[in-house]
Parts: sequence; structure tokens; C-alpha cells
Amino acid sequence: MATSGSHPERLVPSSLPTDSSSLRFVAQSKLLNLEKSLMAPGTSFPMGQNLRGAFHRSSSFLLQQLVHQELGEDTEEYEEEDFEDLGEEEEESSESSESEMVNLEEHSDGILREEAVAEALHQLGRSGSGTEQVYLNLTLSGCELIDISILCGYIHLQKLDLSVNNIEDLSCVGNMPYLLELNASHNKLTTFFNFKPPKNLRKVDFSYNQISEMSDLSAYQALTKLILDCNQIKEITGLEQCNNLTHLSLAQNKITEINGLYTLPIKILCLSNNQIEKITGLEELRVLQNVDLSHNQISSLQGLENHDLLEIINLEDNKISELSEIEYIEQLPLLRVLNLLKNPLQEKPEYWQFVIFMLLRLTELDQKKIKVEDKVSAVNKYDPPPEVVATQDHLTHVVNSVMQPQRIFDSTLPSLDAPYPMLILAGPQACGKRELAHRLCRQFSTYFRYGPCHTTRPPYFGEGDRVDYHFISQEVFDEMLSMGKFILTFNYGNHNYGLSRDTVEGIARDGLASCIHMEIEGMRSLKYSYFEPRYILVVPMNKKKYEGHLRRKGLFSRSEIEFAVSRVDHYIKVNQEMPGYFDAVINADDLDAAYHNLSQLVREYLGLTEETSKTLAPTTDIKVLHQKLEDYSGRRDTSDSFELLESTDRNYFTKLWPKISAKKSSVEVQSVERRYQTARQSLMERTPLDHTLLFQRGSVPIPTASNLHYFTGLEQTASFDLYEDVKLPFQKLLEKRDSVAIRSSLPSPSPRKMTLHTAEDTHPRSRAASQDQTSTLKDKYAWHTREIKKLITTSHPSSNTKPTLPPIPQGRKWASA
Ligand SMILES: Nc1ncnc2c1ncn2[C@@H]1O[C@H](COP(=O)(O)OP(=O)(O)OP(=O)(O)O)[C@@H](O)[C@H]1O
Repeated sequence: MATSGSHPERLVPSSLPTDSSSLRFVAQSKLLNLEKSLMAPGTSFPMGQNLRGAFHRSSSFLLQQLVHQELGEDTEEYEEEDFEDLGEEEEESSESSESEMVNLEEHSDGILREEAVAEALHQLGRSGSGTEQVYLNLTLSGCELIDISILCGYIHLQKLDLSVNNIEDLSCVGNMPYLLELNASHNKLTTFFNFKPPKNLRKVDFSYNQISEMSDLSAYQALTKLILDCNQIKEITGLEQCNNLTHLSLAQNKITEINGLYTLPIKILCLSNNQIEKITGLEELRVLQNVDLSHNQISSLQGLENHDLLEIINLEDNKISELSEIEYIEQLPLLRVLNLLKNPLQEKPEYWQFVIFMLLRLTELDQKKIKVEDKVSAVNKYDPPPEVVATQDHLTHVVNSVMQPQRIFDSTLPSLDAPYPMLILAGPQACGKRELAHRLCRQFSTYFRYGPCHTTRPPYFGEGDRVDYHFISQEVFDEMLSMGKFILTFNYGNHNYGLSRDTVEGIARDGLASCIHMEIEGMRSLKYSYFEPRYILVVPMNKKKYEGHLRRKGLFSRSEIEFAVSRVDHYIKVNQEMPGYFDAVINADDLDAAYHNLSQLVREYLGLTEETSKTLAPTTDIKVLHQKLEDYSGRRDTSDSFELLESTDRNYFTKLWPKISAKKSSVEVQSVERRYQTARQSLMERTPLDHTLLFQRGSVPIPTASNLHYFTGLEQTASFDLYEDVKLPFQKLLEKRDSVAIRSSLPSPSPRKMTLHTAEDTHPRSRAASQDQTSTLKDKYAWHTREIKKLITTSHPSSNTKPTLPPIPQGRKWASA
């Protein structure tokens, strides 16, 4: 058995060395190895421990143990005793170990001898040729070796650790053809690979030496890992043939420029603590995964942009100052860890959130784990989802308006179930919704008025101030915003738009419903408010035609047109993915047809017959419209119409059901009562005469009987029998409603007041009497639903003089999309 070719007899020592100098040498070597492993960067110690003292204690103890072991003494006994005494003799042992070390050092001449080699050999295995059993590994770390020429004979070695010595010459390695790994770190090497290349040498560590120059390594093609940290190297050279090199480390050298890396398959590259100013020369490193460029002079991330496999980037302590630099690594799909500590851009207040937003794939930034909350708040800040934008918009206006003196709004109706009627036409820019709104308000002028929004955009030719928009300056807009004047705002094409409270209130004051057009963003914000408008989506289905229309208008740039057209799909998607988000959909491809559908829809929910609609203001296409309407009416039977309205009711009830049926606590009941009372008082005190005209002005058409259930009045006092848990509050409210002097406070009903809805259902109590106790739970539920429906569609007492705009039917029948 042999490890050394020249000294076969020494390969597996038959007996232990007995001379004390060898023993001490080996013991010292083992101790230093231990020290090294303890002090290794990866070794962790419990915080707050006295490392030095502890190490000396244990090293002294181990030293003694090793010596005893080598001398064949009974160590077990010794071990126990010594561990007991360890605490007590802390000082003593520390001192003795130090003196022993000094002695050892004194005896070491730096020449490696066979005895020491024999002791440091380990890992028995097959030789490279496969014919012999040999020791494969040799560890002589921290032995203060200078001369290791004896190793020339150890030809079978595969792993050689010579770290932490004083070696200057490694030529003996040339005699180790099977060597795979060489660790010669922490030595005094000045030359670079000055030995005959072992064919399969894969891992070499020459860190902490005095190498100043890299030379040609084309003979070392098997190299996969090359560590050259802490040397004097100024330039990366000689690696072009190292086609297997995956890990290269040149930290703490004198490199000023990255080059000489060609197309090497490097995955891990460490160039920290150099004098690099630019990230260049990495272009061809296609498989780079981990790059450490910390402690350099780098000011830009340019050069990292095309490394699709990059996962870890360390750029700590550099000169990166601009947040825009992040764009260079924005597209790296696998980037997980980034360190930008000690860079000037850290001082930017938005740094942390911005970087997280730009690199949402990161799991760690600046050595801190990124939490999900961090990512959510970063996204909400830089690219908030539409719901968040709408919420923030709504929040802003609520807060700003709450800070102003409070008053009862003209749009405030006396009960929750009688919301102020608003009609919103939503759709992409210039799809014709504004024109539709104007036409509708002209024709149904006794019901609706167009609500012009405020905008900072300048008027187009032919647009009238206060007719189409309130055209205002940015300063005025900002002022209005801070004064809480808006219900919602929206920015489109760098212009601000806002629906002002005064616009709506002005229309409500005149007893009319508001008809407003806007984009979906405004609608989202409005949905957070207490208003409950009906939303009609007006959308061009033929995008080509729409694009042509936009172009012909001559008002928009190419990108504006593209943007507007792209939003068509967005609208359609929202409508498909959120059924019920819009109450109806109207195809805007043909504006006349769209208007026909719209007016038909409005007429239907206003409960107008063709006869009554003739009394409405004429519109340009009113004749055609009437003809179409007649055709349409002919086609639809009453049951169809009833079904449509029933379905509308159902939707409306479904929405309101939870509100009504939820069991209220006594505090809530009291609160509701208080609010009712306050509202009534306010109305009694200041209800102007024209308020009784709400939603009607001029000649008022009589609604058809089939739609009467939408209109109700004072005389109809809905008595109902809710389940016990919800009965009391509502009964109380109704009693209160009847008893409050609101009847007397309001003007007497108009002679043309709406015919009241007379529900066929009788009072449950009388029905119960006639039907004995036979009503099933099902009956009760059916009745209950009807009564709730009645309750919902029943307007407040004051509504006997004005019909409340009923719910707009859902889009089922009207969706022309
Ligand atoms: N307060 C608002 N909130 C949200 N969107 C609004 C608001 N006011 C106007 N908009 C919408 O902003 C978009 C841009 O307005 P602009 O005046 O440029 O278009 P437009 O010619 O009025 O479009 P259209 O004829 O379809 O109404 C339009 O779709 C408009 O409906």
C-alpha cells in the first residue's frame, strides 16, 4: 500500500511516531486546523461568548488530550477530570497553552517531514490507476510549512490542503497527476500555477497570497473553481481555455476593469473589493447566476441587463446614485437577492418601495427579507389597481368635504331605499356617450338634466362652457379639490376631470335626475359613494369603425387613438367578468340605434307609454323612434315586460335584502331612528316648494299601469309582517313615519300625482285569519319577499308628489353587445 511512490514503506505507518518533536508537530498541526475551522467565516458562535478565552481553554485542553492520546495514556479519566477543572483553571490553562504554542513554534523549522505527512494523510481509497489502496487526501493546514518538497513522492494524492503556511514554492504539485483539489490559500506564493498541470485539477484556492499576475491557464482545462482572493492581481488574463470554469473569485485584488472572461461558463463571479468603475466584459457570460461586485466604484447597473439567469447581485458599497439605474435589472426574470447597501441611492426617500416595486420578484433586498406587505404597499404606491385608485379618490373627497361646513344636500332623499336618481353613461372616449346624454336630456327634459363635469382640458371647437364641461384652470381644479367640492375626480390624457357636488346638487334642487357621462374610473369611485346611480355602458363593438371615427374627429394623436381603442376591450372585459357591474349595455356603433335603445330603456323604467312619450320634448329622430318603438312594443307582450321588470326588482331586492334583513342591534336601531328624525326635521324646516317637483317638471306624463308598482305615495302605508327579529324596528319606523308631521309639512299632493300602487296582497294578519294557521313557511317567505319589495319600491311619504326614479332594468334585455 502506498501513497508515496518513492517511500512505499512509509505509506501506512505500522506504529505511531514516538519522538516528541514529531508528536508536538502533529498536535500543533491538528490544533491549528481546529483553530482555522473555528475561525472560518461560516462558523457561527453563540452571541456574547468569549471566543478567544473559550478557544484557548479548549485548545489547551485538546492539545493536552492529543499529546496524551499519542502517548497512549488513559484519556477517558483525564478527559472527565479536565472537563471538571476546566472552569476553575481558566487562567492557568490559557497561559499554559500559550506557552506550549510558543514552544511548538520554536521547534518548527518549516520543513515537512514524512512523519508529519503520515499523520496528516487520510481518506483511504483506490489509486488513480485503480490497482492500489492509498491515502487520497492530505491536510497540512496551519503547520508553518516552508518546504514541502517531500510531497514530490506522494503521487496518488487527490486532495491537498496546504493552507495557512509559509509556502513559496508549489512545484511538487506537478508530481501529482491525480490531484483534483488544491488549497494553497494563506501562503507566500508569488507565482501562479508554477507546476506541471495535473490533468484533472478542478478546484484551486490561491487566495491570500502575493500573486500579482495571472498567466496562461490553457493547460488547466478541467478547472471548475478558481479562488484568487486577496492577491495583487491587476488584470484577468489567461482563462480563455478554461471551458469548465463555473466559479471565479478575484475579490480584494487590484482589478480596475472586467475583461478576459470571454464566453466562459461562469455561474458565480466574485470581484468585490477591487477598483472597478463600470460593469463591462460580462456580456458573454450567459449562465451567470451570482455576481458579487461589492466594494467597488461602480455607478451604473448597465451591463447586467442581459443576464437572464442572474439570481443574486451584490453591489454593496458602490456609487450608484440614481433610482433609474434599477431599470437595467428590471427585466431579469430570476433575480431574487439584491444588495445595494451603502450606495448613494439609499438616501432617496422612496428607495425601498421603488426598488421593491420595480423588482417584484425579489425575496431579499439589502440583506432584509421582503414581506408580502412591502410588495403590496409598493404596488399600491406605484401602480395601484383600479379599486385602490378609486378608493383613494373617494377617500380624498370624503375627507376634504367633511372638513367643510356641513349641510343637508338637495340630493338627500328621506330614506335609504330611495336614492337620488342618477344615470351614468360610461364608455371610452368620444364613443358618443356625451351626445347620447345630451339627446336624452333634451327629450326627457322633465326628468333628466345633463350634469357637466369640470375639466382642465381646453375646450374643443364648438364646445360650450357649462354646456359640455365646466372648463377650468388647474389652479381652480386644485382649489376645488382641496375644498372638498368634488364627488369624484379622474385624470385622463394629462387632463383632470371631476364631477362636482354643486353640479349634482343644482340638478337635484330643480327636482331633476342627473345624467352624466364618464370613464369607468370615475364610475368606480362613484360606486364607493352613497349615490346609487344606474350605469349604462356605451361601447363601440366595431373597433375599426370607432378608430376611424376618432381619426376623422381630428382631435386626437395617434397614441391617444390607440389608447382609446385599447380601452374598448377593457370595457367589454369588465362587463363580461363582472356581470351586473353595468346595469345595461348599449352598442355605440350606430349612434341613432344606440339612442333608440337608450331612450327605450329610459322610457321603460320611467313607466312611459308611447302616448305619454309623445308629450316629451321632440328629438331629431323622434319620428323614427316612435315607429321603432311601436314595432318594438308590438313585439313585446306584457308578460315579457313584466318579466323584465320583475327581474329588475329581483336584482334590486337581492342587493337591498341583506341591508334590510340583517338583525340590527338596539344601538343601530336607535341610530337609524335618530337619522330619520334628523332628516325629517331638516326637510320640514327647509323643503322648498320646488322640491316637491323632484324628477318632474312641466307636463308630467302618466305612467302605465303595468309599471305602477314603481310609484307609490303617501296613502299607501305598507304594513308588513317581518320576522320577529326585524319586525320591531321597521314597525317602529313606519309608525314613526306616519306619526311624524311630515304629511302636514309637505304641500298637498299634486293633482297629477302618480297613481298609487295598490298591492294585491292583503295584510298578513287578516290573511292569517282567513286561512287559519295553514300558511306554510314557504307562503310566509313569499309574502315576506313581496312585502319587502313593496317596502323598497315604496317611496317616502314625501314621494306622493313625485315619482322616485325606479331601478333601471338590468342589461339582460338591452345588452346589444
Ligand atoms: N368626471 C369624470 N370622471 C371620469 N371620466 C370623465 C369625467 N368627465 C369626463 N370623463 C371622461 O373622460 C374622457 C375624456 O374626456 P373628453 O372630453 O376628452 O372626451 P369626450 O369627447 O367628451 O368623450 P365622449 O364624447 O365619449 O364623452 C371621456 O370619456 C369622458 O367621458
